[in-house]
Amino acid sequence: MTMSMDQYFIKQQPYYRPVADEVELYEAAYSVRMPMMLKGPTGCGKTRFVEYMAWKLGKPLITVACNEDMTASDLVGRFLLDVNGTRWQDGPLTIAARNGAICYLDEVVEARQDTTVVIHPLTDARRVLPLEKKGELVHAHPDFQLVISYNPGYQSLMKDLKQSTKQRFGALDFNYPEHDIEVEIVGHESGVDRSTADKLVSIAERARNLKGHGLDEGISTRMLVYAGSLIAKGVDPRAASRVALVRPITDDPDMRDALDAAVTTFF
Ligand SMILES: Nc1ncnc2c1ncn2[C@@H]1O[C@H](COP(=O)(O)OP(=O)(O)OP(=O)(O)O)[C@@H](O)[C@H]1O
Repeated sequence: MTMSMDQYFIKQQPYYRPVADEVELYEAAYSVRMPMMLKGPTGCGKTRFVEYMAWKLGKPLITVACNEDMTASDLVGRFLLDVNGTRWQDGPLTIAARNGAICYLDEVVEARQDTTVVIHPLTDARRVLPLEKKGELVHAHPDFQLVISYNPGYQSLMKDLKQSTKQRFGALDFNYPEHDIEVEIVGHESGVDRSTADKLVSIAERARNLKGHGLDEGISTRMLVYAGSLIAKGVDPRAASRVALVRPITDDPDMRDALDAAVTTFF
């Protein structure tokens, strides 16, 4: 059965605002098919960046959101039972390897350890994917590339990528963009004017300073886009900020009040 890859091509240029030289570095990495690791907090633009790069390179993109229940079979494939007996079905990683897609494993560290075993032979000079249950060795298509994301803040000692995994990847650091760039992104994505976007980013910067002092994670660019979208729909900025910026990140009443106070400083 040949797989239609058409659905995996990104047809329209995604909006991506480069923050440094990440586009050029990624292109160079892709040209030698170096597996890449995108490091950074949630909601800071990693997924958007891969979408943009896949579009720019003209390659199909297969994205897999990893979770703790995910097994190697979810990536590689499995036998399915149907009326005619059993039938093998390729998983997303196998589809990507066979057809020359960029495969983006989002938060791969969440997945069970056995998943790292399957990515190892794909990420060194062999570029092969053993389908053990099927007894097949897939040689990756020359265009195939593996990309993973990784949030260093979340990792515990129990759950971290092993050095033998990390050292198979080139890594790019992502973070919330600097003030003016983030204002531009929030304005573009949500449709609010510059002054409103500027206030939203200022609120986020206050909250980010509280990270580690009662907040696990700061307000992300994604949250600012949400808040801006509500404001653009006519929601009162204070209410929009409460709903989209403050309530989602804390359950602690004191922290909530401190963040609400930051909101009223700006709106
Ligand atoms: N540099 C950027 N250019 C354009 N949009 C951006 C940029 N950075 C962040 N965004 C906006 O922030 C939103 C969230 O980013 P994205 O989904 O890429 O986060 P992420 O880092 O992949 O998060 P997660 O790890 O949770 O998947 C995007 O939908 C986009 O609106």
